[in-house]
Amino acid sequence: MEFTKMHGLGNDFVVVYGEQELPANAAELALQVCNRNFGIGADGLVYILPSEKADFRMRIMNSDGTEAEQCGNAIRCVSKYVYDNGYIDREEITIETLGAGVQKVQLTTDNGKVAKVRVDMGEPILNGLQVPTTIDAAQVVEHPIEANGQTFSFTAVSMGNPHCVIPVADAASFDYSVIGPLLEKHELFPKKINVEFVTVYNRNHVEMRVWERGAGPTLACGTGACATLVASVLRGATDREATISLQGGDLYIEWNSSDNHVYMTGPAQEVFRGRFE
Ligand SMILES: N[C@@H](CCC[C@H](N)C(=O)O)C(=O)O
Repeated sequence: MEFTKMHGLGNDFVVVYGEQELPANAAELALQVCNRNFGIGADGLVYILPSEKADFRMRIMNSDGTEAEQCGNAIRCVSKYVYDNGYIDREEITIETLGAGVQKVQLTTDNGKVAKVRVDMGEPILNGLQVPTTIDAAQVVEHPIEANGQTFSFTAVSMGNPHCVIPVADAASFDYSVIGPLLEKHELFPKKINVEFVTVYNRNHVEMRVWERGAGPTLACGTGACATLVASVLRGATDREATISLQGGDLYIEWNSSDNHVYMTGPAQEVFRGRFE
């Protein structure tokens, strides 16, 4: 298998191009290639496939072999891959995702290579049952949740994949190694959940750390950053545009009041290429 190793702010992926469909053994392959000791090492395995509705289609497997509906950092990597390798020569492209429909991408190039990617991540889903949570409400904002003897308050947002955003006193130093996996598998979340721990610095700047469903701690999460901005707006804590600072760097997120879409802007990087046998 020919692959390209890429990352978006340190959220890293093994990217595969050229297949017609997701292979039947994709789950097993993801477990093998994502393993940081016995494989290539990555947070996810990403396939760039042909699409009938868009320029390309993306499928992503988490490092535990489960499939995710969407991935913000991977969609930026896919965009850079197809442009830099000459598979498309437009700076506006479309990518079909499993859980968030067709997304529009705007590329900014420098010397013929993609330097920055802005993605229309679509409308956030706020209905409790649709996120999904077990809570039947139009929105789940600042809802109590207990784990490991502690009570937190979470806001639920789906960006095609489910997120639970939790304010903490200091996200940058917060130890989520125990609480993260407990919340990921909490009974309130029937499809498990990605968990973001956030601290609002001011109305346009939020610090975020993430425990990802199916991948554990990662250096960044694009959909998590989008969910964080939406949750922070719903709580009245930020404006509709903010820089979300992650362990691996910053993403700029906007929740547009006219079309209700969330826009994510950030970088993507190729690291190396190889063959996995
Ligand atoms: N890191 C991603 C999200 C990847 C999928 C996630 N672990 C899930 O299972 O939903 C991002 O950048 O959005």
